[in-house]
Amino acid sequence: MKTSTSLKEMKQRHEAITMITAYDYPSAKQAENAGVDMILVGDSLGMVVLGYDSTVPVTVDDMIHHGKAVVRGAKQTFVVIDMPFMSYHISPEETMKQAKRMIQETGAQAIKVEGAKEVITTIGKLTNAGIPVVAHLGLTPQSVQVLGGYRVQGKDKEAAQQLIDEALAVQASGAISLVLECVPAPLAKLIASRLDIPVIGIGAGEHCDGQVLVYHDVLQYGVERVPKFAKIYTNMNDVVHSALQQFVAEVKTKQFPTPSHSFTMKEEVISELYGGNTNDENY
Ligand SMILES: Nc1nc(=O)c2c([nH]1)NC[C@@H]1CN(c3ccc(C(=O)N[C@@H](CCC(=O)O)C(=O)O)cc3)CN21
Ligand SMILES: CC(C)C(=O)C(=O)O
Ligand SMILES: [Mg+2]
Repeated sequence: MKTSTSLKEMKQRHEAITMITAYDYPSAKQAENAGVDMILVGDSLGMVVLGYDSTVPVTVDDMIHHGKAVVRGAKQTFVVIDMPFMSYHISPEETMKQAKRMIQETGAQAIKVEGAKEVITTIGKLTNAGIPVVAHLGLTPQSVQVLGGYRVQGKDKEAAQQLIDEALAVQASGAISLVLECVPAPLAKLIASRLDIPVIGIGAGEHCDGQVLVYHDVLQYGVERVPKFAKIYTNMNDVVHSALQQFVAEVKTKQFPTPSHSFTMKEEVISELYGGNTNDENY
C-alpha cells in the first residue's frame, strides 16, 4: 500500500505515478492486479456508470456506495475518493461531517476536492483532523456550468498565473497531491516543478509526476466518445456487444444451454416423478 510519503518519494526519484478510476468491485480488483499505484473513486461515476450528463447530480451516498465496493476489491491499493458536488461548500460543519462519513464508511485512504479559493481552509481543517486531501485544479467538472463547458484551462497569462498560485496554495494548506486536469502541458510542467507534492495529470501532458485516466475511457467500455486526452487501449464495447449478441442468438436457436451447462438427477427419481409412466411424451 502506497502512502502519501511513498508517493512523494516516487516524485523525488522521478518514478511516474499511475492512477486510474474504479467504481465497483471488479474494476477495483482489475486495477489493483494491474499494479496501479492509486485508485480514484471519481465522481465521474455519475457520468460513466450512472448515466447522468454531468457530475453535478452525484451525492455523498452514491460515492459511499461505490467507494465501499472499490475498497473491498482493492485492499492493498491507495484509494482516493471524490467529495461530490456541494458536499464541501455548505458549512465547515457539514464538510467535516460528510468527509468523516466518506472515510469511515468506505475505508478510503484520502478524499479529493475541486478548486482552490473556497476550499483552502477546508483542506487545512481536514488535514488537521487526520484526513489526507488530494486537490484538483484546472478543469474542475463540478463547476462545468460556471466554466462554460469542458474546456482547457489556464491558456492565457492571467489564468495560468492564477493556477500556479492556486497550486502553491493547496500545497501550503496540506494537500498530499494535486490532480491537474485539462491544462496546457508547459503550464503543468511548470507547476509540477514548483511543487513538492506529486502532480497527477489528466490532459496535462507528459511532465506531470503521474497520470490518471477514467477506467471506462481506457477500455472504451460503455462510453461512446472519450475526451481528446484519453488513450483507448482496448475496445470493450465491441467485445461485450459481440458476446451478448451471441448469447441472444444461441438461446433463440437452442444452441444454449447444452447438457454441459445443465444438471441431471437419478433416472429412478425422474421415473417416480412421472408416476412410473415412462411412456409420457415429455419423459
Ligand atoms: N468518460 C469520462 N472521462 C473523463 O475524463 C471525465 C468524465 N467522463 N466525466 C467527468 C470529467 C469530465 N471530463 C471531461 C469531459 C469532456 C472533455 C472534453 O470534451 N474536452 C474537449 C476539449 C475541449 C477544448 O479543446 O477546450 C475534447 O475534445 O476532448 C474534457 C474533460 C473529464 N472527466
Ligand atoms: C477525472 C478525474 C480526475 C476525476 O476527478 C473523476 O474521475 O471524477
Ligand atoms: Mg472527479
